[in-house]
Amino acid sequence: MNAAAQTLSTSGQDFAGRTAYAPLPTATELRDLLPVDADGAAVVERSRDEVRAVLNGLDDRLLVVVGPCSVHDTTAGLEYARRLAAEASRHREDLLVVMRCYFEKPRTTVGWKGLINDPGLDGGHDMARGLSEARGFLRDVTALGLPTATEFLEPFSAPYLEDLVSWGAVGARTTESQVHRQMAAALDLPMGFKNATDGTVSHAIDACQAASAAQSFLGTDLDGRTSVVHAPGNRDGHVILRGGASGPNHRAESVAEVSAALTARGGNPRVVIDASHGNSGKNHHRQAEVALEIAAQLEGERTADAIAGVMLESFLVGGAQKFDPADGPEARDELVYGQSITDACMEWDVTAQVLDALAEAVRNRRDG
Ligand SMILES: O=C[C@H](O)[C@H](O)COP(=O)(O)O
Ligand SMILES: C=C(OP(=O)(O)O)C(=O)O
Repeated sequence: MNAAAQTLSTSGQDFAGRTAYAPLPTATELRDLLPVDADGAAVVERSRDEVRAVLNGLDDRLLVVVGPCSVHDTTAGLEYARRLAAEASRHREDLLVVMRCYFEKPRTTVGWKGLINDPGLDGGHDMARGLSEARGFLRDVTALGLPTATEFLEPFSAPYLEDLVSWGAVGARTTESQVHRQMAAALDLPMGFKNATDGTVSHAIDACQAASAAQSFLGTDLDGRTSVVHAPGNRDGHVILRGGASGPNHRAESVAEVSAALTARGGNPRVVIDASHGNSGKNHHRQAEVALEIAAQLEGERTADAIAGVMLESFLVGGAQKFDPADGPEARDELVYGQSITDACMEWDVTAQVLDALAEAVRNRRDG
C-alpha cells in the first residue's frame, strides 16, 4: 500500500480493497471559492472569439501559444506571465499571444504528473490544493489581460478550470481517445488536437471530426454527480503538428500535405505548429531554430496561409532540470527558480527574440 493510501485508510476515509478514495470539493464549490469576475469573464470570452477568428482566417494575426512546459511554481509562473503580458501587448497588432498554463502532464511511463496531481512536489498528491492553485493561477494570469491555454488531460479536472481557459489542447498521447474527443465536444472553446507521438496525423484529423459532432456520454456535472452528458459538439477543433518518432512535421511539405487532407475531410485546413516536442527533439536551442523556420514559412507563398498558430515552450531560465518527487525534499528545495522540471524550454530573452521574428513575419505575410 502506498503512503497516500495508508494515510487514507488510517484516517478513516472510504477505502475499498486495494484502492483508497479521498473526496474532493466539487467544481461548483471551487468556482464559488475562486469566482471569475466580470473583467476576467470578458477577457476569456473576447479571447475565445479572437482565437476562433484567427483559426478561421478572419483575423490575419498569428496565434502564439507560449509558456512553460508545466507550471510547478506559481510565483515563477506569474513572473513569467507579467513579462509575457507586456510582450503580448507590444505585439497585439500581429500576434495573438495566449499563455501556456499546463497543470497536467501526460507521461510516457511515469513521473511527476503536474501541479494538479502533486502541487507539493512531494508525492503527497494533495489534489484539492492542486486544483485550487491551478484555478487561482488561471485567475491571476487572466487578471493581467492575458488569455490562457491548457491541456485537458483528466476529463474530471476540466469543470474546475475551463471557464478560465481560452484555448485548449488534447495531447499526442490522448488524441485517439474517445473520452477526450467527447470532452472536447462539450467544451465551448477552441480545441487543438496533436498528432500522435509516432508522427501519425490522421488520428488528429479524426479527432476534429469526432469532436465536432454532438455526442452523449457518461460524465459528471459541476456538482460531481455522475451524469449523462449531452454535448453540442465543438466546431473549433484543429490540428497541431508536433512532429514525432517519424521526424519533424513543421516544414512546408508536411503542412501542405496535412492541410490538403483536412480540406478533403471538410476540416479546418489551417493548423497550429508546435516548435517543441517531436519538431525540435525536445532540444530548446533547436526549438528556437524551428520557430524561426516557421517564421520564414509565414513569409513564403506555399503554406503561409495554412499556418494559424505556433506553440512554444518557454520559461524564465532555459533548458530543464531533472526532478523526481521520490528524491525527497532536498531535491525540491534545490530546484532552480524559473526553470522547467519537465521538457526543456527556451529562456526568456530568446523567447522575446522569437516573438519579434514571428511578428515581423506576420507583417510580411500581410503585406504579401
Ligand atoms: O510536454 C511534455 C512531455 O513531453 C510529456 O509529458 C512526456 O514526457 P515524458 O516522456 O518525460 O514522460
Ligand atoms: C505534453 C505535451 O505535448 P505532446 O502531447 O505533444 O507530447 C505538451 O504540449 O505539454
